[in-house]
Amino acid sequence: MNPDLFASENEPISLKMPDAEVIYFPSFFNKVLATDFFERLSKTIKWQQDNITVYGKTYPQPRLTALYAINNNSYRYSGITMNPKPFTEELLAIKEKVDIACNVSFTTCLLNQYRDGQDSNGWHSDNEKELGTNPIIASLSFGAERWFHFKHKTDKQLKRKILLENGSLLLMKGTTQEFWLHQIPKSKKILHPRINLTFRIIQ
Ligand SMILES: O=C(O)CCC(=O)C(=O)O
Ligand SMILES: [Fe+2]
Repeated sequence: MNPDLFASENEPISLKMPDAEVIYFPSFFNKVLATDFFERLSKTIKWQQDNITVYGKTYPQPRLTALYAINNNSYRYSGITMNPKPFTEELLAIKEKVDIACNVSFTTCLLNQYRDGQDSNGWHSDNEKELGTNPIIASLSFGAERWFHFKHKTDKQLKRKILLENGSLLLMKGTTQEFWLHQIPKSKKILHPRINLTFRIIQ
């Protein structure tokens, strides 16, 4: 497949969502580059599986994670405190392009590896104190495509879903985290792994 044939697919798409600012770049990296990043990140990242505590119950997180940053600031969510490692060569290369596209300087990258469709990420918003108000979050996808669901916190009718493609960037900013939850649901059909990188600012 010639990735240049799909160059026009990189037009950003603004999702029509009240109380949110969400922009999707289908081909932020072309398929060849994205697949190469997937292979390299699988090997070079120090993946871990933590236990999380939600509503007083503790169980292994249904995915692998890792935290990397340009500073030493830790990130705390669902009862886990993660201490960052210094950025790898791949993460620095990706961050450079993401920083330019988003016009900010991200400090931190939280990574998720969904080994197959049995791995998931439950309903949440990225509203931890460390992120400040109206955080900007740049979320990159490599490997298997997965559905990403949004639901509004108060207007229960409001729902959106988007298929996150290999090499895509989903940008969430403004009041998105204040008004919406998101999740990666399980899926029996997905047999291959996906790596997700969420760049954040933690001062
Ligand atoms: O895997 C994804 O696309 C979403 C990850 C996510 O929501 C998070 O790490 O906060
Ligand atoms: Fe999230």
